[in-house]
Amino acid sequence: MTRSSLTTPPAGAAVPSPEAGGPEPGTTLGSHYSRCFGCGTEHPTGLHLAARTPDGATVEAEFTVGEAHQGAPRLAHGGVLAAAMDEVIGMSVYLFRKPYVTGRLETDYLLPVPVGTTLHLRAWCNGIVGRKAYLEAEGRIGAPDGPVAVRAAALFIEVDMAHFAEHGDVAAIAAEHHDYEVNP
Ligand SMILES: CCCCCCCC/C=C\CCCCCCCC(=O)SCCNC(=O)CCNC(=O)[C@H](O)C(C)(C)COP(=O)(O)OP(=O)(O)OC[C@H]1O[C@@H](n2cnc3c(N)ncnc32)[C@H](O)[C@@H]1OP(=O)(O)O
Repeated sequence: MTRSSLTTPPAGAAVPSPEAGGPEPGTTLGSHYSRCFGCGTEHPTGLHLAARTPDGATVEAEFTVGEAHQGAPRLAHGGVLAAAMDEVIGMSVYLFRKPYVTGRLETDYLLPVPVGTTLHLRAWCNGIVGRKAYLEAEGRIGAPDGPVAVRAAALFIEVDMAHFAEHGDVAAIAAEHHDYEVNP
């Protein structure tokens, strides 16, 4: 895909292997927040991505484009497709058990995606250097080996949980992440 040097890992960047104690191959990954637009089960018009990891290092999920996701009539909105890529990439880096946020997201749109299409999403990590993780994803139409409609490359930056507490809603975090100490 067309991408910038900012999302390309430098030569020699370490590609992480599955975490010891991380999710077993085949594990379904839960939502990180019930009201998340990408994965929240309680979001009325969200993407409802339910991801799994086939190998402990990459993530797969399906997204069926609905009425709420249109840009042109009966076609998916490009920003919604970018959100799907952002989410599946975010899930793949969360496999490494540290919180990350999107720093940069690049997207190539190769095919129009009609409402009703199921996109088969896959995300993986190409390397981590310090706090910077270099990731990629693709979305294929109709099947895991279907035609590629969307490709993305991203730079995610490691943060700590204080990032979410400081800038977001600490009570909501505590309500859903019981292992999170509000006042450590
Ligand atoms: C119930 C609650 C649950 C809570 C959550 C639980 C954990 C869940 C975890 C995971 C879920 C997965 C699903 C998530 C959903 C998808 C992810 C999203 O959509 S996230 C939202 C969008 N993104 C932001 O809102 C970031 C906004 N930006 C920032 O906050 C800052 O800019 C931040 C943290 C990214 C960096 O700020 P600095 O001050 O910490 O660090 P600096 O020094 O600026 O950057 C560090 C390095 O990164 C590079 N960098 C940063 N941004 C860059 C960019 N845009 N392009 C290129 N390089 C960049 C810098 O050049 C620097 O590099 P050098 O170390 O000097 O080599």
